[in-house]
Amino acid sequence: MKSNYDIQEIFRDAVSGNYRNLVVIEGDYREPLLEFIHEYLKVERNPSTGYYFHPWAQGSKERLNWIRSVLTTVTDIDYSSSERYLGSTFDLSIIDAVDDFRPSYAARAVETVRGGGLIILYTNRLEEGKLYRDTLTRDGKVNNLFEERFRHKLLSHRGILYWNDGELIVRPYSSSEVSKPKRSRKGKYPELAKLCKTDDQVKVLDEIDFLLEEGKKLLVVTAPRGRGKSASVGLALPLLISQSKYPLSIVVTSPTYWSGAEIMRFSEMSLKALHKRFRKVISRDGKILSLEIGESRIRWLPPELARDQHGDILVVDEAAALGKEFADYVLRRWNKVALVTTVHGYEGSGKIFLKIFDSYDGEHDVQRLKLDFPVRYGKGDPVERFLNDAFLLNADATEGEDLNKVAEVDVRSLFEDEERLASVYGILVTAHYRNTPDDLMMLGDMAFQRLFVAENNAGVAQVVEEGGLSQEAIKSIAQGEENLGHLIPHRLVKYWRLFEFGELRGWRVMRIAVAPALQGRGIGSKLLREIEIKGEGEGIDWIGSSFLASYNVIKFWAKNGYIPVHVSTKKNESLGGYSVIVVKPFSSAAKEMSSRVSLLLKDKLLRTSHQVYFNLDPRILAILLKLTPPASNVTISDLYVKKLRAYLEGLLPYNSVAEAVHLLGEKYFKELRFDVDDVSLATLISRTFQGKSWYHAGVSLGLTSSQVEQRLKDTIALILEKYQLS
Ligand SMILES: CC(=O)SCCNC(=O)CCNC(=O)[C@H](O)C(C)(C)COP(=O)(O)OP(=O)(O)OC[C@H]1O[C@@H](n2cnc3c(N)ncnc32)[C@H](O)[C@@H]1OP(=O)(O)O
Ligand SMILES: Nc1ncnc2c1ncn2[C@@H]1O[C@H](COP(=O)(O)OP(=O)(O)OP(=O)(O)O)[C@@H](O)[C@H]1O
Repeated sequence: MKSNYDIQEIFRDAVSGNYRNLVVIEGDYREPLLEFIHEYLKVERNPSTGYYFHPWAQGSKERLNWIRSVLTTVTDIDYSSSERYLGSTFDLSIIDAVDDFRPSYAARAVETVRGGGLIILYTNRLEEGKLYRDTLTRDGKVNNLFEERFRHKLLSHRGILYWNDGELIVRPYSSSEVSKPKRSRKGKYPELAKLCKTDDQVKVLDEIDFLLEEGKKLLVVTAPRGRGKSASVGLALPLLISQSKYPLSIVVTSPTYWSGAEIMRFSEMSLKALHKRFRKVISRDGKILSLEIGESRIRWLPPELARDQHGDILVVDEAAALGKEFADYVLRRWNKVALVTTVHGYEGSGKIFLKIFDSYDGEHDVQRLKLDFPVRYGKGDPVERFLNDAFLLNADATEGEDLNKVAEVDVRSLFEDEERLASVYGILVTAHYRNTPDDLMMLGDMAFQRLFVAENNAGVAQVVEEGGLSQEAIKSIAQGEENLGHLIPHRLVKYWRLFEFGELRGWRVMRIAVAPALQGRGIGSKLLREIEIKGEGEGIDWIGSSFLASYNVIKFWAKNGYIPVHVSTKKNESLGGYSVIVVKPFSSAAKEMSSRVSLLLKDKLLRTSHQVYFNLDPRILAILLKLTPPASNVTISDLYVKKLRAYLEGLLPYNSVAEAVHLLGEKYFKELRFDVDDVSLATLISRTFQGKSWYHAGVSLGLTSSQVEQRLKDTIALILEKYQLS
């Protein structure tokens, strides 16, 4: 490998300056890959941990064997299990992107490397292999705008080593531009401060006792990725136990159990440093699930269980990933809560979440802690800078004035205007919790998408064409084949056996978002209107969307005349919700089919709310049931009416009349003769249809048990009165 640069010198400077080395190899990769590892090993003779990160693509195992010939201590991880390594720190990370470059996975692999460590991403060609991914390509058509931009960033950033077909391109960086993590504060707990890497972490130790103060307390800990949030909160939790007058039950939760593992691991370290006796329960793969200290306990539980537990303090790690509704729910149930979250990262942005908690005016007193200094590498690390720019992790919505106009925008011209791209993509980053670098790739590379932007970059919608499927394609879906590129037809053909729907042509609004400061002013609706006019003009049968159910978002689609046709039958645990599909039909065939399937959905929701949908927010169920079309009439016998009256007068308890309440509810939702507000209907749904206790019905609605029962009685009385049933 010939080069004009002294590669060892570059590596040495990074080691002394505690910043990361990123090498990207494109083209003929074997020789340079081994050579770069070799050069690095001359600088860092004994890297203790390296990992090889690869897709299950052909040949990746063989390539691993080459790497093992020069580097024996390498762990092999496939793309899909990468999540479990997010909290770890490695010396070396080698990313196989041959025929499969996925920005979100690559970002994960880069993040786990410490300052002075080496990251190598190698590929035959960045855009190779996308043709086989049906979310990105249609009929072999795909753009390469993301990769072209990525390459441009590789060339323009300092400190990145880009090997392109036999030539090394590097713009030098210097260790003098990086400041190393330092800890100068001893803080209130010097024996624990010693375990901290930065003063920011010591600050968390010093402030944690805020949670023990009298009353409802909310601690919000935020930072960009890799600032040691989880570790510092973990170190701090045992302090709460030592300072409390009573035994404490602390529950820790996080979207996946790997992301909570760091907190538990550091809590154990802290207990040891404090010389506390404790017992621990570990999982089969060695992660700590529970620490028992006398009568006190710190334990990790999955979000679904954690939120309804009885305990003193709830700690939510990666809280933004669980969404605002989860946070609202736990704040209604728990008096003492710590929300720990990433502001901008690869796993989704916490910006919108932060904005919400910056103006929090609930019952809890709030304390905010921000961690700024990275723990894995120095401040000024060129790789962090590069990734922020290449993946637009910090992009912000410009929030300019709304000019009342929506235009269809050509994606290529958007990618040629860096400032506009950042502000349009910034809308997605700030408005959606779960934006990841793959979304930027989707924006650039999906050749079959249409992009609509509200003028002045106030809102954006990505639309993809779906349907028009051949008989053969429909048959294969019916027999169980996935077809991610045609999501709405897929769901209606597979789950509702409505094969004819596959032939219709539609547009799916894949994403729609409005700059946070401008939401609720009609911009989203205007975007939809423009899309509908364009779509109808082009003769499509329907427009629809599939999204994670949230009350506000469903209301938005409802307001714009969309009807629900499908609700997933399993809650997506890591995203914390059910997905809903809504459509607006244009052609008569689409009108007939969507109304038929929507009626079936109503039936399913009514009959299975106690089993399939027992976990769905009852306000969402209420609104879905109201949006499906009216069905057959339901007769209620006079004896049932008498029973209901007796309940309202306090002569019979709820359990004695539950079947009559159920029938009355069924009558309401099937006939839909008049409107009743969502919260009133939600009391009926959560108690009578989902079978929740008064207590749990109350928690999900922010009411006390007796308020729920009173509201239910009022709802029954209102429905009886409207139907003139006496
Ligand atoms: C496929 C998908 O992408 S679905 C995901 C949708 N996107 C998101 O959740 C990102 C965050 N939210 C947003 O970007 C926007 O609020 C959107 C796109 C949902 C709606 O756009 P907006 O311009 O805010 O909506 P618009 O003003 O036209 O309509 C307001 C209605 O939407 C609903 N709504 C949903 N979210 C909001 C919100 N944050 N603020 C105000 N209204 C909201 C309300 O029902 C409201 O009607 P109401 O005022 O009568 O109660
Ligand atoms: N005080 C510390 N001593 C040793 N290692 C630490 C310390 N703090 C953090 N680390 C390590 O640094 C890495 C990042 O820490 P942590 O997971 O707490 O960061 P985070 O801010 O929660 O970031 P992420 O967004 O990656 O979850 C982890 O591998 C962790 O083990």
